[in-house]
Amino acid sequence: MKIEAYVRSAATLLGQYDGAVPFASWLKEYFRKEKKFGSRDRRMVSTLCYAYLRLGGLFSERSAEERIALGWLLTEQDPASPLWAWKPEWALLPDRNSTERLQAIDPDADPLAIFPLHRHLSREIDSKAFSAAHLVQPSVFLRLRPGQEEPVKRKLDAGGIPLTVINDHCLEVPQGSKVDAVIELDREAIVQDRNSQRVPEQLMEAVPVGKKFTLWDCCAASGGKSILAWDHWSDVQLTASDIRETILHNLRQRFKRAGISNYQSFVADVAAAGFNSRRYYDAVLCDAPCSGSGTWGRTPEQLAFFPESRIAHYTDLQRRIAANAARFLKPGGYLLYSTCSVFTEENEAVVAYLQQEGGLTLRSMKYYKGYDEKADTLFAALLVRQF
Ligand SMILES: C[S@@+](CC[C@H](N)C(=O)[O-])C[C@H]1O[C@@H](n2cnc3c(N)ncnc32)[C@H](O)[C@@H]1O
Repeated sequence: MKIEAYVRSAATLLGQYDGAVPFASWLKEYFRKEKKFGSRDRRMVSTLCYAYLRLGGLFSERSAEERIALGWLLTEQDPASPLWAWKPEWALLPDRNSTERLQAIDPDADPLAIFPLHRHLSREIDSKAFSAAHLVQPSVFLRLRPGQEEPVKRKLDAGGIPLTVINDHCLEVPQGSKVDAVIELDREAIVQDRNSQRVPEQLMEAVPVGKKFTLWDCCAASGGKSILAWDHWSDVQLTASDIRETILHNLRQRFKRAGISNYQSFVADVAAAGFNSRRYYDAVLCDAPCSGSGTWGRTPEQLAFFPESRIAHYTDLQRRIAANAARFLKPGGYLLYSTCSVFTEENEAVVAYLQQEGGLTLRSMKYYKGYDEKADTLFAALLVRQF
């Protein structure tokens, strides 16, 4: 197919997408049904669709085909891409970064347009840099489990997977790397964003390694943060819960692969009015359901499709879950409240609520900023129950 035909196919396909399901699964299903696309066609059309989606609200007055071409220009990292031959007028641009390219093609364009909900951003976030970062695909990060640091690096090297060492426990590998072909995921390393690996830091500073303590991960999902806690505090007595049985099933399988057997787990709606955990804990990790707005670089369709009205839904849910969970802290116990959101309403405002209504005192709070690091931007706050 010619480039023009790829652009037309991408425009047709994007015109049918309504944001109801994640774009990645929608696209997979589309290609499954539309047999005419070979593997090279699928790759090209997918690249063009993502280039378009990364624009968010930028150039919204232009046609879909123009936006696809502009999106491709702003996101293309490969100097050998067919883009440069297709659009010779852009031939001077491959050496420049996305923001410089935007400036070169349209000096009046405002990168804030990429992130239409920027009015909700916390004041801690550099809104222009954060918005512009959506033009760059985030990386994949691995957390190396204790004792596996050197073996994993050796295996990745032997498997020809290029890696960047971020720190003793964290590696960056290119998107699409087949790491599971050379290492045992969950046993040797966990796929986990580099900032996600940092979210428990404030609790790690408060609770020394070697201290026996009880920790309840009340929104555990498949247990990414629980495994991290287990690796850091060898004496932790871990309890994990989630509202979804299916995801707890994944957690149990993952814990098995990770070699974790001594823990408790249960299904619970922690937001429910009559919720009772029947136990009190030294620490609670509340990694609450949220808009995910700090991770939309990985799901850029959300830039255009996430409904603004949904922020209030999450704020309400977060308040109820965190306040309910905090009721089961022992006096002096810690609540680590975290989200993958960059919105004030889901972060600072929930923390203020927990201080006013939840009998908690704020010890520290922080954004873990990923927009200059091809990583997610996340939030965590450490609160203490006084009595
Ligand atoms: C952000 S995810 C947690 C991610 C996990 N901590 C990790 O590191 O992989 C939030 C989880 O909260 C769960 N959840 C949503 N509403 C809940 C509720 N009312 N009670 C308990 N869990 C809930 C969701 O099912 C989801 O798995």
